[in-house]
Formats: sequence, C-alpha cells, structure tokens
Amino acid sequence: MKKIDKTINELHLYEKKLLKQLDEDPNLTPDEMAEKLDIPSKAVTSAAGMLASKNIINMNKNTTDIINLSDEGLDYAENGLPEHRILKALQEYEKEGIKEVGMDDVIQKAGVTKQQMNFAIGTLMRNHWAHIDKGNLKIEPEAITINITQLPEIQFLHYLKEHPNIADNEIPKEYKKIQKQFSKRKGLFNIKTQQDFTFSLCDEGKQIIEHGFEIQDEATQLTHEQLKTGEWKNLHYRGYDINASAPKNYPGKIHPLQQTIEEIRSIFIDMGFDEAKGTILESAFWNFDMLFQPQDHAAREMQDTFYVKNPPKADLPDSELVKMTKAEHEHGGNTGSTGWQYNWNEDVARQIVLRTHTTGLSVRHLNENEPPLKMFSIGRVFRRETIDYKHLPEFHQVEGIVAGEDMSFKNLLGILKEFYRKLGFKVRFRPAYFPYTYLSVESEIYVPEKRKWMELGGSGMFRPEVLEPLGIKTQVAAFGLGIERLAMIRYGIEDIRMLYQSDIGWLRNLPVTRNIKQY
Ligand SMILES: N[C@@H](Cc1ccccc1)C(=O)O
Repeated sequence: MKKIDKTINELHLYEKKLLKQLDEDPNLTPDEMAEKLDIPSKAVTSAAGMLASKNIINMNKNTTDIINLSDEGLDYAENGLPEHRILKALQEYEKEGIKEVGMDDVIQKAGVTKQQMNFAIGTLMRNHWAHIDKGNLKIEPEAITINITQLPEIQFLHYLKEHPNIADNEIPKEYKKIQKQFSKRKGLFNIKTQQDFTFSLCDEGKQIIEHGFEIQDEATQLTHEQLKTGEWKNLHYRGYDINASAPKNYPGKIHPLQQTIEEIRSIFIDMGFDEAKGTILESAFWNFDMLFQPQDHAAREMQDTFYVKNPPKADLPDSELVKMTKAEHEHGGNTGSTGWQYNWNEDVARQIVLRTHTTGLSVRHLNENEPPLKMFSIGRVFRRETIDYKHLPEFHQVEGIVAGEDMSFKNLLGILKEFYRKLGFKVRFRPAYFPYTYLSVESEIYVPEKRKWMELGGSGMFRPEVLEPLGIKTQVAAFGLGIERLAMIRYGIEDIRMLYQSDIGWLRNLPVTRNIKQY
C-alpha cells in the first residue's frame, strides 16, 4: 500500500470530516465547525489534535481577552470618573460665581470619597482642569466650558457599555490609548481570557485532500443482522484510542488485617488443625486459674486486665474440676509440684474479664476433647496497655494446641517454624516464662527493613498442673501469637494504630490482594 493510502486508512471518521471541512472553509472556529459537522466541539478539538500530531494540519492556539465593564466601570460610564465629577462640581461652583472651593465641600458636592479625591487631584492638575491654592481647589479658565460627556474616556466607557463581551482586538484604535491608561486603574473591567484554535492544512493534508478519500460511517454497535449476513466484514470500525484517559478505579477489597487473619486461618486448616471459637467475656477461672496462674499474679491486677461489672459473677464448671484446680494452686495436686502455697479463693475465680489471651479457650477445648487433637482459634483479646506505635489495648491472637502421645517441645518449635515460613517469615526462639508452660519460648521474627527482631508471642508445653485437672495424659504443645504485628510487618506499617484507622489514602493504594501462596 502506498504511504498516503495507509495514512488515509488510519484516519478516523471525525478526522476525515474535519479535513473536508477545512478544505471547504478553513476560517471557521472549532465551535462553528462542530455545528456544521454535527459533532461535539470536544470531538473537533481532539480530532484536530490527532491530525496535528500526524502533521496533517497545523493547530494554532489563540487567546483572546473578552472585556466587559465591571459595576464600577458601569457607574463611571453613567456618572463619570471621579475627576470628571469633581470638574463638574467645580464648573457648577463657577456658575454660582465661586472660583475657589474647600476640598471637603468639593468632595461632598461631587459625591466622591476622600481617596478618590486624592487620586483625582493628580489628573485634574495634569489636564490643567484645576489646581490647588492654599488648600482650596481652583478651576482653570480653560476647563470651565469642557463638556464632560464629550471626553474620550466617557465615550470609551459608553462604547464598552454598548458592546458587551467585546474581544480585545476588536476595540477601535482611537480608544487604545485610553484603554491602556484605564488598565492601570484596577477594577474597571472584567476580563475573561478565551482560548480558541484555528486550523490550517499542512502539505500532507493538502496531498490527502488532493488524493481524495471516502467518508464512511463507523460502526459502533453490531446488530444481530450484520453478524448473520456477514455485512460486518464490510463495516468500518472506529479504532480504540489507547491513550484516552480513564477514571481511576478503587475496587473494594478486604482489609489488610482481615486478609492476614484469613491467611493464618487457611494455613492452620492446611496443617490439619480444627478451628475453635470462644467468647470475648471469660471467667477468671478459665482465663487465669485453669492456667495455673496464681490469684495474686501481677497480670491479674486491675491495671493489666479489664474486669467486667455486669454480669457480676461467672458460673464455675463442675465441682470436680474446681476442686482439682484449687488443689493444684494450693499444693500442686498429685503432680509432685508444691503448687503456689496459698488459699485458693473461688470468688476470685468467678470474676469476669475481657479475655487477656485466647489460651483460656485452649484449656476449655482440652476439657471437652480427647487427644490426639490439633486446634487453633483466632480472636480478639484485651489488655490495659498504653497505646503507642506497637501497642493497642485490643488486638488479635492466633492460639493453638497440639496434643498427642509423642508430642514434644521440638515438635512445637517445628510447627511454629513451619507456620511462620508459610507466611514468609523467618523465626527464632528465645527462652521465656509463662506460669502454665514449661519449657516456654517467645517467638521473634526478623524484620529486614528495620534490621531488628520483633516479638510475636509465646508458646510452650502445658505443665502437669494445668493438665491434671483436665485429665489429659499426653503432652500438649500450646502457642498464642499476636496478629497485628504480623500485619504491620507484611504491609510495611510503621504504626499499629493505622490498622484501625479508616485512612482511605493508605488503604486505597494497597494492592487488591496479596499473593497468598508464597511458599
Ligand atoms: N497466652 C500467652 C501466649 C502463650 C500461649 C500458649 C502457651 C504459652 C504462651 C500470651 O498471651 O502471651
């Protein structure tokens, strides 16, 4: 195909229409062309832009100032400029035989402000209309007969009043000087800048016109009929404008914390764990006592734990379990341990708390299920923490237990390692202490950006004092890990509070979904 045929072939409908129009009458404005061609004027400018980018036409941008009188300008057209009013006042005084007038009198008679007077004096003197003599204004003889309405300034203002929306370049030459003077006085005119284009054919455009082309309508929607008859093959289609801008789209998505929770859930389910669910309100019995946490333990203090007033007391489980728990606390039951050596108080165990961890749920589960078992649970826990960038009084934990004959401490470490590996983290363990486990460890993961290890939660093997009342004979590995901190690291969040703020900007810019299966 010849180059020119190819160029013509690539022209869109509006571009062709515009080319023809330019050939017929190049002097129309885009709006006029739009009207003639019966297409939107935006389409004319964009078609022209396309033609210009292909060097088929020239596009010249013109800016024009459209001028109108402001309210002040209209007032001056009617009543004269301040200096005119002053001159008129002086002429009237002169008629009454008064040749010298005090400033304040003139101001009053002319109906001008003091400021206008100060400004006008210069003009009055420059025009030889008046001068100041000992503080009074004196009219010059040659100014006595001046006809104010005949002054070019007033004539110009009248002209503008009669020609609203006049383009700057249409103002008659004789007024140009006055216009320039007036432009120094602010506020006489309202000026709007209008942008317009004129188009002209380039050489290539002329060649295309000379070569000639057909204007075919473009199919936008295909009909059933056209498809059936095969007519669609002969239709002319509008090309896609791949450079057209599209509106930004923010699809709905799962909150990053919730996404992390879902991911954790699917990892444990993949690893063969059953999910258990508990309640946020828990008795001190299950939250603390069943975990061999002595009743004077610091964590139970009001400043660490939220106690609930209503309901006032919790029911305790069957008396056997309570009795054995009391025995563990007081002297270690039959485990060979000495216990905590104090008088265990049932009323303290009946207190109701917002659960401080999800470990209470794990012992509840052990009370109702026989090993071997693997259970996990995800839920909110509450502690009286001072809020800062990595502490919230309310956060999520994932808790778990694995109970079985051959369960060992090493198995526990292996499970945790595997869990974190599936989330994409490397974990290390540090010895720790919990009243209900032995051995106990704290897991930490490495945050490369911060070059720091971050604490994520505790784990260990439940002690005999915990297991005996439950009648569990096997080993039980247990863990309870924080979730918010994991989410922080995954999403590069510096401050844990961000997870609970509806900060649209941050959430909007997160990817819709993470690639969950990284492992
Ligand atoms: N309950 C502990 C974590 C833990 C769970 C299970 C065993 C040992 C420790 C915490 O909240 O920090």
